[in-house]
Amino acid sequence: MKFIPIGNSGAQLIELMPHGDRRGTFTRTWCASTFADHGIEFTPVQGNNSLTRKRGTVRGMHFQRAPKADAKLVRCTSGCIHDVIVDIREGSSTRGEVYAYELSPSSGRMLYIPAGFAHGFQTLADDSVVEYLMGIEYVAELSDGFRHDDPSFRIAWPEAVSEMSDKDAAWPDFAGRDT
Ligand SMILES: Cc1cn([C@H]2C[C@H](O)[C@@H](COP(=O)(O)OP(=O)(O)O[C@H]3O[C@H](C)C(=O)[C@H](O)[C@H]3O)O2)c(=O)[nH]c1=O
Repeated sequence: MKFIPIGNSGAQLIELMPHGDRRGTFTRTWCASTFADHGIEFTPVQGNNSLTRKRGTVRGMHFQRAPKADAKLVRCTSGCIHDVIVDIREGSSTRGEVYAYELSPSSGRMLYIPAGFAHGFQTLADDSVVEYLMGIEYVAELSDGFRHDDPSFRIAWPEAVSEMSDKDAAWPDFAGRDT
């Protein structure tokens, strides 16, 4: 794996390094010691898989409020997504910064998202699958979010939104909220 820090945000792009032979490939997608060697203290406690049927769907933006802010390692294993993270940590030098990357099996990369970021994505292909490892368990009561078009962040989405949950369409403006 090759680690590419994203500025001084603490987020990192991780390029996978498949070992190929005539049978196909073998790729390591997680390694505690290698991650620690690159400054990432992350202990997965939950794994998630999401299948999104329709191209153009947006899931997010989501985060868990303290004390259960969630770090996650995100990988697209089928189709393609435009993955977006926003630093919403109080006092962070990159608070309010938006970072976006295309993730897909062919891009060969995944994204490490530190606790204190909001995360969302738009699918760029039908039947896109996203696998995540979470550094903290899901706590519904602390699950929070903001709209994809929240005026505080002006996130640029590559396509018109084709689908989103009612919950994601209804988040209040982020500005002025206690998160
Ligand atoms: C996140 C989560 C959800 N759920 C249940 C709650 C709902 O009954 C159902 C769907 O949840 P939701 O609509 O929040 O799923 P997404 O919209 O894909 O949410 C995810 O999308 C963005 C992009 C993320 O980064 C988070 O991983 C996560 O918030 O799964 C669970 O049981 N465990 C979980 O960890």
